[in-house]
Amino acid sequence: MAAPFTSQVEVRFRHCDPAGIVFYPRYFEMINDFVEEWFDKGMGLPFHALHVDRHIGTPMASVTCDFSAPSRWHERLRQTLSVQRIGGASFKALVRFEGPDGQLRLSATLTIVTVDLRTMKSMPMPADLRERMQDYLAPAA
Ligand SMILES: CC(C)(COP(=O)(O)OP(=O)(O)OC[C@H]1O[C@@H](n2cnc3c(N)ncnc32)[C@H](O)[C@@H]1OP(=O)(O)O)[C@@H](O)C(=O)NCCC(=O)NCCSC(=O)c1cc(O)c2ccccc2c1O
Repeated sequence: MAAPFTSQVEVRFRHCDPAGIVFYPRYFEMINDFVEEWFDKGMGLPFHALHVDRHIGTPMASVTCDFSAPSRWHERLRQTLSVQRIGGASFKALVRFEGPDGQLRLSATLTIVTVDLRTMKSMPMPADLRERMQDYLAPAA
């Protein structure tokens, strides 16, 4: 079975609101950083080169997110990403954040589309991206 890509993020002071919990737009930034890390370290496709040298962009077309429990300053969250579906130009990924005790904090489903940055139109997913993504493809339920 394909293992998800896993990483950790520390909740910083700047992520938190006056109530002392992570403010939800900051979660979206953490998710984006995590996806970038997956490209760089998980798939071995440097995100910067993809954009700057190959003119391939990966904008978010759709995101749904459930926030299950609050996260607090100084906690280290475990992040996992698995690919749910690989289409022609798009792919769907499931991202989960868990607290130090394994408690689910958020679950997000992302649809990301490969685009030609010169036209901002979708383009068929490049073969190397498609191939490396297979390593994270979850078995069909
Ligand atoms: C995303 C678009 C460019 C798509 O428009 P286009 O007309 O070119 O695409 P198609 O109709 O041909 O569809 C291609 C493909 O995508 C699927 N799809 C399209 N729209 C949706 C949708 N709303 N929900 C789900 N799926 C969708 C469609 O089914 C096709 O799938 P196949 O697999 O069958 O090929 C265009 O819609 C657009 O430009 N949208 C705006 C995007 C945007 O502005 N997003 C927010 C800001 S971008 C952003 O935050 C961001 C940027 C990055 O660089 C990131 C990098 C890495 C991770 C995240 C990033 C990120 O969030």
